[in-house]
Amino acid sequence: MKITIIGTGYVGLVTGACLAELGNDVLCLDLDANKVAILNNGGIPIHEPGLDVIVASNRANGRLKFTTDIEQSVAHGDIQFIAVGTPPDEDGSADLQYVLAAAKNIGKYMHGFKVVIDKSTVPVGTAEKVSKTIASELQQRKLDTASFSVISNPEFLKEGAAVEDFMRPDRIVIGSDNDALGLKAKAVMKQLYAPFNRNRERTYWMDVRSAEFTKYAANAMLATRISFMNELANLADRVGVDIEAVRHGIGSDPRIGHSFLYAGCGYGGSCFPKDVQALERTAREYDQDLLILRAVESVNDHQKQVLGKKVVARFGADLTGLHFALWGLAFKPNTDDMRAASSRVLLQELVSRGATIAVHDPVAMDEARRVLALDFAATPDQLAQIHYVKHPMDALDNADALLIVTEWKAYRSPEFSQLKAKLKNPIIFDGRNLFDPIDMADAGIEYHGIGRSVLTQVE
Ligand SMILES: NC(=O)C1=CN([C@@H]2O[C@H](COP(=O)(O)OP(=O)(O)OC[C@H]3O[C@@H](n4cnc5c(N)ncnc54)[C@H](O)[C@@H]3O)[C@@H](O)[C@H]2O)C=CC1
Ligand SMILES: O=C(O)[C@H]1O[C@H](OP(=O)(O)OP(=O)(O)OC[C@H]2O[C@@H](n3ccc(=O)[nH]c3=O)[C@H](O)[C@@H]2O)[C@H](O)[C@@H](O)[C@@H]1O
Repeated sequence: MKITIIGTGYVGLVTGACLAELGNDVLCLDLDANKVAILNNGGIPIHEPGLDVIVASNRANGRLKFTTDIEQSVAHGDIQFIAVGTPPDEDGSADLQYVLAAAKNIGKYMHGFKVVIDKSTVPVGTAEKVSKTIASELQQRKLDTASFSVISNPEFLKEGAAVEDFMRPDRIVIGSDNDALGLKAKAVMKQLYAPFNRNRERTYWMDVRSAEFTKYAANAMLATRISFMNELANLADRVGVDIEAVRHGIGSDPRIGHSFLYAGCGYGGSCFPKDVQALERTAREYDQDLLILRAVESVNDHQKQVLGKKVVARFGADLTGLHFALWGLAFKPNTDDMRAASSRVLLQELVSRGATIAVHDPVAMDEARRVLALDFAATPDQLAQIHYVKHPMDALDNADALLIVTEWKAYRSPEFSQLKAKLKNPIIFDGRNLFDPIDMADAGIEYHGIGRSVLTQVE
């Protein structure tokens, strides 16, 4: 099938590459000429396991192409995926300017029947806005407005496992209209996703608004589980309970399940924070206050400060002259994405209190340099308190403590005797509960996890 992907970011590039891998003829459009040049020169603008291989092979066989040419991209695909960003607006609502700009371009250049698919995460009612935008362009061109149908097909992939998630989805949610054009588009979607449904039906068909809402409901539910566990972990620290034992204890109930119950130093990334906010905003538009989601957000804001608070409780409010090692900058492992990463909040806290920090991340160092330069643009002296090291063990030299923010595999089994010898004080603040407090006590390391102070009882 001939497919155009509008927006070649995390979602667009993965969608385009995976659909090309399945035999489709895919053209990816992006307005960012630099991104398109990188892709056309055989590079990949993001770190995503397995993506480089399928992008390279499908570029080579001619099924995956990249362009900045809008007219060419609209002409190419009978299916037009919109996969542009929907960042938070000032009031927390999803900013639809990129989605509607993409829709406008489709209406401006299209000929013949097009299935337009909203893959971006968009609030309820967006498909109608996309439809109106395209129709208005067609009217201006005096063309038939009954020549397209807008489908909602939200994406559920996780960064760091994006290719795997796309290729083996738990579910495919498709919202379509039930009029003649909607049914025609539905038939196209059936054909497009047939390879994913070979062994079992994974597609859930529904109306467009419900599909749009399902995406927010899924992210809000996952964020809620995390904030719930983080709040319990903070209580566990006070009452002398091990949150990891509790996680196993409750997760074994199939009604609860084991996934997304890990307490830590807060959730980040481009989606949970913005999608929770956007759903709250939708509710307010309909005169409803989503009390649970407000709490989810504020627990998470607090949780991103938890490691900094533990450091202050241990070393005092003035950290001048103290030096720390920080392992993990990305918002989660297997990505270089720094959007809303907890490391950024922690670094602000530590350097503003006078500390110096040696930081390491297996892949996010370049992105961290870029993002932190913006975070500290007004305080270049503070930026200079952050040093980048190539090897995690090098960060430890003369550090007063090690802080862990991202649970990269490379950090899971350090040589503890070497780690202890390098640190000035054998202290670990572990924002992802990588280690067992008993092992740490045996190794003579003072250990501060999240909700694990039953054995260490710091304060
Ligand atoms: N990143 C993720 O893991 C997931 C993201 N989503 C949703 O997918 C959407 C896209 O997210 P990401 O891929 O992370 O965004 P991104 O920021 O990585 O990529 C968006 C791309 O769209 C391009 N763009 C913007 N306007 C354009 C236009 N009019 N024409 C062509 N290209 C245009 C930008 O230059 C950028 O390269 C968002 O709504 C997000 O919430 C959904 C599931 C997972
Ligand atoms: O809409 C999106 O963009 C995507 O958002 C999340 O995916 P992602 O943000 O890539 O990463 P997650 O693995 O969900 O992790 C998000 C954050 O939650 C944190 N987390 C996750 C799980 C957990 O148990 N505890 C926890 O603190 C992670 O450290 C990370 O900071 C969802 O998992 C995807 O299904 C969704 O498609």
